[in-house]
Amino acid sequence: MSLLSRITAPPAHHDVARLVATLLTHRQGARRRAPQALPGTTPRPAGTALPTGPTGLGTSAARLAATGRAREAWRAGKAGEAGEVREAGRVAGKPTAGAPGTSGASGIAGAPAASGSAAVSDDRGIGVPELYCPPALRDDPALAREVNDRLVDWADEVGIYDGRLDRVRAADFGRLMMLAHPDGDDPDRLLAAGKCALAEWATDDYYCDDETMGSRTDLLGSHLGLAYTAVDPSHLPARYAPAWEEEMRQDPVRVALRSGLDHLSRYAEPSQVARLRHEVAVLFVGYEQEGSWRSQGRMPGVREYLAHRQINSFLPCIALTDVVGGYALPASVYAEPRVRRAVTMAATAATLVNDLYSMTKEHDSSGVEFNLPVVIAEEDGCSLREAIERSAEIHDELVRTYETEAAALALTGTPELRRFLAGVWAWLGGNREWHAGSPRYNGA
Ligand SMILES: CC(C)=CCC/C(C)=C(\C)COP(=O)(O)OP(=O)(O)O
Repeated sequence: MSLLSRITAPPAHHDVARLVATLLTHRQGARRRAPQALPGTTPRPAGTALPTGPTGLGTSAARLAATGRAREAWRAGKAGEAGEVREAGRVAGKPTAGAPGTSGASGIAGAPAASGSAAVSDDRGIGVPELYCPPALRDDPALAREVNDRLVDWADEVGIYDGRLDRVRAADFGRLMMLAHPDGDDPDRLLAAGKCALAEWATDDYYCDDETMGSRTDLLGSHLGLAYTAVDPSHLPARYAPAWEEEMRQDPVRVALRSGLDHLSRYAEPSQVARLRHEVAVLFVGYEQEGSWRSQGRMPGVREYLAHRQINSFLPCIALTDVVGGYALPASVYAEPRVRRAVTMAATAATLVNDLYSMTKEHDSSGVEFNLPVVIAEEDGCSLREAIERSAEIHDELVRTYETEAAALALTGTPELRRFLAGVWAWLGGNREWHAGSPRYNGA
């Protein structure tokens, strides 16, 4: 008997009815706007605090007051540094960005209960078509700013993106965390997840695909092997350990990965940390795969590329949904094949959003860039515009499949699984909203 079938279905008759209605109207290929909440689940109201500390009668007022005081204190401390830009420069070899905190191009929740993503296009016609994707569930600019400010300070401390911190600030990864984890109100948890994400991005920029940051394909395997030991420490014999420790501290990417994981470990159970390690190891395999195409000068086929985008994906970020939310999905449930299938499809879809939105940036770069439209154009012999449309259809199919399968799993799963699957759905919405607005992808 599988884990899920052992779990009794909740007595949620309205949810079942809503789910059946959703699935009945869910015709393949029909253009319908994605619902804000995963069918069969209820979104938490945007901006509501979650019980990450003690719960029970009389504790919520105390908790809210404490959170508010902590945030006020932080803001007061930061006030003197407002607007500070440490370095003028470039990230990933791209020109200087616009103002930090630029908000998304499309509406955020709070708005209609169901919305889609608007199509945008540049004058070369390589814009992003309307995607089947839920809207972001909340927008809390103050929370985003707080997380982003602290994230940039941390990047400075650990030494990543030295000389390029203005671009990091402008990209606004704090906003990504705020948008993608709408059921997490604790800035420190959002920061911990943001550190892990930025360290993973830095691994990509420094080692894989940005020569201006020192990436070299011939050194990729060696760099990634060393970087992995920052996530899963090597335990060397005593005579080698001190010099090894010194080496670990010499490379900013290793320092960032280790520091990000340390911070996360304050909130994550060992099984959740092990989950992240696994997803990062898989991510690094994906980095290697891309490096192999680069060194061969080979464009992968569409199937190979799609399988790649499942492993070189946002899954390490999505996997932290419960850690940021303050609960723990058991390892055995996370690993259940139907859960894995649904969550990895969502991760691929989220990463195809990156492919679509980063096309303009990559189109302008001098090196070989891999993204789904380019791969499709090559294999199908079609125009880039047509390949973009086909990529959007693939994205939409993955999101619809996630919606259907996750909704069914949520109905029969535990409350943690239901919340996790709803959180992944929300992650998709926040991710698209961030890509639509971040200067990293929007011509700044
Ligand atoms: C945060 C995280 C897990 C990043 C790892 C994977 C990654 C870098 C992406 C999914 C983004 O892909 P890409 O290399 O195309 O990045 P940019 O478009 O340059 O942001």
